Amino acid sequence: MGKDCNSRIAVVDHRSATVVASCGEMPFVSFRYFSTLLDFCHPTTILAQLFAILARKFVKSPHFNDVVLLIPPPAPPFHAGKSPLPIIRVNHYPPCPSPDLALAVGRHNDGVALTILAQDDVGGLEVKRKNDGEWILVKPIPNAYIINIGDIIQVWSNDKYESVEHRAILNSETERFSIPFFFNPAHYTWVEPLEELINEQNPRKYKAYNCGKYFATRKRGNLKELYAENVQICHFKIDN
Ligand SMILES: O=C(O)CCC(=O)C(=O)O
Ligand SMILES: [Fe+2]
Repeated sequence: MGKDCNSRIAVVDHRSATVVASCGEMPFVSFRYFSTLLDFCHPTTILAQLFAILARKFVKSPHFNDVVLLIPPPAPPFHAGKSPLPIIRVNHYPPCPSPDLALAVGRHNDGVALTILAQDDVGGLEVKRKNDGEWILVKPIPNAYIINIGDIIQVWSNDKYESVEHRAILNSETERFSIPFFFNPAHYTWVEPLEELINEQNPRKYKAYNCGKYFATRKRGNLKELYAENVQICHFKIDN
């Protein structure tokens, strides 16, 4: 079951509407999902706006404006050169005969800067409520995207903005699709709290870490185990 979840991956160039990179077959990606992918490939619009909102609201920092400006127009193929690396994944979760014994995606925080997630109307995404640790189902809202703050924004903002722990559950009846768009800085980037947020009252809470190395380590982890621990930004936390 788990093997199937992430085995079909595609990156689509929105200008030519063709898949420029793919892994595995994608027989079940209907036009509906395809057009959602195409919509996602406009980071200059939706992502830039989101970052601008974050920058204005939470962090008055010139770096956040830089991030907005850094987002390149999508170019085929997306790659990890000198540009930020946006990744789109198509998650397909087939029905599972024993959904209580497995997870579609195990508990984790997205290690990226920001995730924009489209899910169909089946539902399965759960977030962990901070005050009591309860897993809460995120009910699908038609035509709405879910925006997840990732670890990188948590570190940049020195914990002003926290990434949310989440997981995806399975069900015995229906298959489910979700399509996350992960926005990453380039792999050589060192991630650390923004200098202008650090002062005596608000000391730096994280050591700098290398973005690419962080992802390489996480990729080796297993998100499918029910209670497995993953690499987390807490490993870079400074005890103040
Ligand atoms: O399928 C979902 O709703 C969540 C997927 C997810 O968290 C991920 O791909 O990082
Ligand atoms: Fe996630």
